[in-house]
Amino acid sequence: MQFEKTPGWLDWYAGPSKPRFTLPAGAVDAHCHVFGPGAEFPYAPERKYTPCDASKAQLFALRDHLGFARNVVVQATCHGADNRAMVDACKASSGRARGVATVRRSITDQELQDLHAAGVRGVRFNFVKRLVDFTPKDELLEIANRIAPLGWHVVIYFEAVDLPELWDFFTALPTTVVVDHMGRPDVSKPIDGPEFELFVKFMRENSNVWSKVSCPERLSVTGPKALDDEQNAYRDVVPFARRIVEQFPDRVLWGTDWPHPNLKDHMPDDGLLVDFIPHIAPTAELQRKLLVDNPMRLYWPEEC
Ligand SMILES: O=C(O)c1cc(C(=O)O)oc(=O)c1
Repeated sequence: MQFEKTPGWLDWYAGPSKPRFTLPAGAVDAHCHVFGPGAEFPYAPERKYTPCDASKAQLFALRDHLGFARNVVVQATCHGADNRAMVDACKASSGRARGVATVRRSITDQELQDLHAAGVRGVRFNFVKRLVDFTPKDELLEIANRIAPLGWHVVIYFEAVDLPELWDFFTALPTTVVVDHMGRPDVSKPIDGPEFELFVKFMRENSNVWSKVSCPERLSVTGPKALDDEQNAYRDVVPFARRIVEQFPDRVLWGTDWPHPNLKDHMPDDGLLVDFIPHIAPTAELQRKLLVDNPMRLYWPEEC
């Protein structure tokens, strides 16, 4: 099948730089996606955008170029609940990729077992209105209760302004809960203002809640962009991410978010995104927890 990209779509950055920051041995890129290729794994009819292709081979090449050992491939919304592209990437990775799926309540126990065998360890619930249509919360809770016995977790993606409304649902989830992209704070608001304080409280009061301190390129308002060898990119995001890393060092993950769906302004150089890490995790110990210990505990516990 032939697909036409959403108008204005930015393709991922070809030829990223080699990071100056040396990742610790065994580092995990704990948030990335594959897109299709559409001819092999068609995009879902209910999708809200049509991306460029971003294949597993291209993802694995980026992994090796940046110095990561492993990937966590998160089901992208353009594939809906058709997990074939993500599963194919996990299966082709020689055990170096795990996955996060999107499932409907109609999924059978056997299908869940098959996903587990392929390397899936979590499901993603998405509340970002521009990306998905609403799924009733009772359906999501039913899914959470079914995946809990498998030892899986729930990944949640939402906008900071929606946290108050979603709080009761999130705190009722029976599993580890991993927040995508720090709950998308508005970094032009004060770090000690009510909005970010609520997110910190969410993590402080719920020890099962983890956060990905990813996507500065999405959250930054003032930049500068991770392009042209910029070593101090996205400065306005640093205090927010650093606060989460320092306060909850055992419950944070980091990922490139490659191939960066829906960026409108620029496409970052992924090598420079890796160079962002020491700004938010300034010590070797924090870096090891963020990049190795924490993702290993969540995705490869049998090796810990
Ligand atoms: O902000 C986004 O547009 C976005 C989209 C998706 C997805 O479509 O799955 O995933 C992400 O991590 C971020």
